[in-house]
Amino acid sequence: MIEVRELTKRYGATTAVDRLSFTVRPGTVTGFLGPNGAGKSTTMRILLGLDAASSGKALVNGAPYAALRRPLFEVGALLDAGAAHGGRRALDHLGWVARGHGIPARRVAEVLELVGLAGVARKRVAGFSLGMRQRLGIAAALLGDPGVLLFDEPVNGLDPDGVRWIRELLRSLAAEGRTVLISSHLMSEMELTADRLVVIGRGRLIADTSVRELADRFARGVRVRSPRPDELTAVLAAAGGRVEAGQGDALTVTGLDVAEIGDRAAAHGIPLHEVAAQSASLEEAYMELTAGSAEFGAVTR
Ligand SMILES: Nc1ncnc2c1ncn2[C@@H]1O[C@H](COP(=O)(O)OP(=O)(O)OP(=O)(O)O)[C@@H](O)[C@H]1O
Repeated sequence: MIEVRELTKRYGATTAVDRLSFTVRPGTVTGFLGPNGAGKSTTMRILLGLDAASSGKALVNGAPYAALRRPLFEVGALLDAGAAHGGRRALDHLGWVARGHGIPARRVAEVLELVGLAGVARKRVAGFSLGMRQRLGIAAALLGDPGVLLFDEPVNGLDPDGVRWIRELLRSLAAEGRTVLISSHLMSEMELTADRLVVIGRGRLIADTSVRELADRFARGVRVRSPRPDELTAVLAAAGGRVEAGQGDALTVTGLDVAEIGDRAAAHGIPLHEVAAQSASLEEAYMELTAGSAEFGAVTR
């Protein structure tokens, strides 16, 4: 479990994180979203004890990072895929981290297998692609088999296969009951991976929601086409729906869902040629939510 409470971080005149509160629960993949400069990395660094809060709390399993007795076994992190020394072999890099924490060599082999790097375990990291470095960073995060995982932009630089792989890995880690927080500035990456979303802008909380709730919140009614639009309008209005002219010969209905519309039309023998729920894409929803909070957004007059 991750708990952020009234967290504030100032760098001189810049408030990077501003009284931010949210909770990330076990068993879910939570996307941590916000435009560039929103404060995602700062929040993650504070959670990992790499930076100090100006005020407020950032807790992993109920304690600040510094108070965790065996941090590597409680929280695993991927912050910077470039962190491994290029001259080292993958196996040696992980072996070095493992030995420092009393983790057996067997576990090193296990995590290399898990991230698909077993075949290049003896190759030097300098020759690794960005995707391979991401995998190595994830292997290091998993060494202590921690219940909490924090990945900063894990999809960065991955090819489509790598993106699919990481999605499945994150989902399976959450399905095992772990708490998984992944940051991104792209909704498109999150909507297929995350169950929940914590959206921030300029250091402040904008939304803390499930992906489903966000989609529902930005629902745009149901598009309906029928050769008998006037009768249909009367029937749907009588059932509590609001019917407006849509594009072309379509109607846009709000207040009734697809099933209710279909049932009412059937009950009156009115043929339907189309019934489709319309919603803004999550990308549009995200743009709307974060409009005005991008650090380097276009200036409009
Ligand atoms: N060490 C630092 N010193 C001064 N300002 C900083 C420092 N670290 C971050 N900031 C500022 O704090 C704000 C939040 O930055 P942060 O890196 O946390 O955002 P982010 O959401 O991770 O963005 P990105 O998606 O670009 O990585 C930015 O305005 C940034 O310039």
